[in-house]
Amino acid sequence: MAGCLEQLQLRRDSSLGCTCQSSFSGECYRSVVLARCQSRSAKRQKGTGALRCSPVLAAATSAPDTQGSYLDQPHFGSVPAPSANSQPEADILVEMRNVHKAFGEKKVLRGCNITIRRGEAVGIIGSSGSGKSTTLRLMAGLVAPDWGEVRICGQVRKGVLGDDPHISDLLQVGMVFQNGALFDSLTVGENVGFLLYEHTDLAPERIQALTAGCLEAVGLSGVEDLQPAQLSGGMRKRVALARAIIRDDTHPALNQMIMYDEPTAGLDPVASTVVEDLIRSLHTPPSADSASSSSTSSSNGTADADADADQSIGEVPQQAQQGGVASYIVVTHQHSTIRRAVDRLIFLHEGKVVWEGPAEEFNTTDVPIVKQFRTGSLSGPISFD
Ligand SMILES: Nc1ncnc2c1ncn2[C@@H]1O[C@H](COP(=O)(O)OP(=O)(O)OP(=O)(O)O)[C@@H](O)[C@H]1O
Repeated sequence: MAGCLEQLQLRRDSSLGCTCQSSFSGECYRSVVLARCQSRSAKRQKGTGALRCSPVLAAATSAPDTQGSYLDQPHFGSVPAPSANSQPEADILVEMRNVHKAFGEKKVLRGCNITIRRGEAVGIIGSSGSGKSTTLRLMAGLVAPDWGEVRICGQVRKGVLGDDPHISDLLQVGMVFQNGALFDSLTVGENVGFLLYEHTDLAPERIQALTAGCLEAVGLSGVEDLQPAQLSGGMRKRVALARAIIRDDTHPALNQMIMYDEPTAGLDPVASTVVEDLIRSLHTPPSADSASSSSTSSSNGTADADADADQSIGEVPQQAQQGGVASYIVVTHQHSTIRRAVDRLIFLHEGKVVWEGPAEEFNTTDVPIVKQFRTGSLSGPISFD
């Protein structure tokens, strides 16, 4: 049973344009192939890559325990929270309403409310184990809440990704995991094109062209035939970004959202800058002057800064811009990522949002928990066991 669930998870993850394994042994890769064969009877949603699967996770029926939260109400920064009622509902891409999630006895989320709107660049911060990655996985549909709702473009998602194909048609989610999660047994090109090879009928030549465009966008032209093991850590991150933005240009999704889990973890400061600026540039709206995008990169020093790359960062390929990366979410501990890559911050603590506000207020706010996190002080609301 566990094996089946793992295979199901892998299938789901591959439909997101990502995988949950950093590398695959031959046996593990065979299990993916086996899962693929077993799923042949499943209906495929061309263009979205979504598979119709039987629900495996049901919402708990008992009311959640709401004890033990640090703050009953979140603190907000100087501008109204984007979740304020005055803003149009139609702009909301993802919403978590009173979400609770536990793993066994471990209560990770205890009534989490988050709203992500079209066009937003949002950072999620908080101490280790506070549930940031779990929040991302809930929003992406990799796990289901025990209690509460995850809404995609106003529609309640039932179960997890693939249980509700209609939801997958509303929002295409690209996921970049902490470790890059590349298939070590595939080439870089096969990794980037994986979603399209697996879930569309596009001709290989077309997929190769789309792959080349996405690699160019992350400044890695011409590395298609390399193995992931031949890449540096920074290059692997950028290949993971390329994989997250690839899409079937014959079926552009209405909205695209990218979720990054610790995209700069383990990178040197210069490589971090490259990735942070890439995250920004991939989000550039299609209508924006492409020249300004290039000059922004240059003024940030991006083109010259990457210790890994000989090439400058390319233009965002047209296929990545169709529909556009409507919004993105970054889970991070890095101050530079907060500074460079996001506009709004959400602070998670003890399973709830305890502060949210503009990213620039991270450095100035006197809210004790944010201040402690910023300074790394041992005294404050965050305790360590
Ligand atoms: N699939 C799972 N099974 C069991 N426990 C889990 C699972 N996923 C997460 N957890 C637990 O949930 C808690 C929160 O994990 P999560 O990865 O969301 O935290 P985080 O805030 O992202 O941490 P970090 O900053 O260290 O990456 C941790 O105690 C973790 O062990």
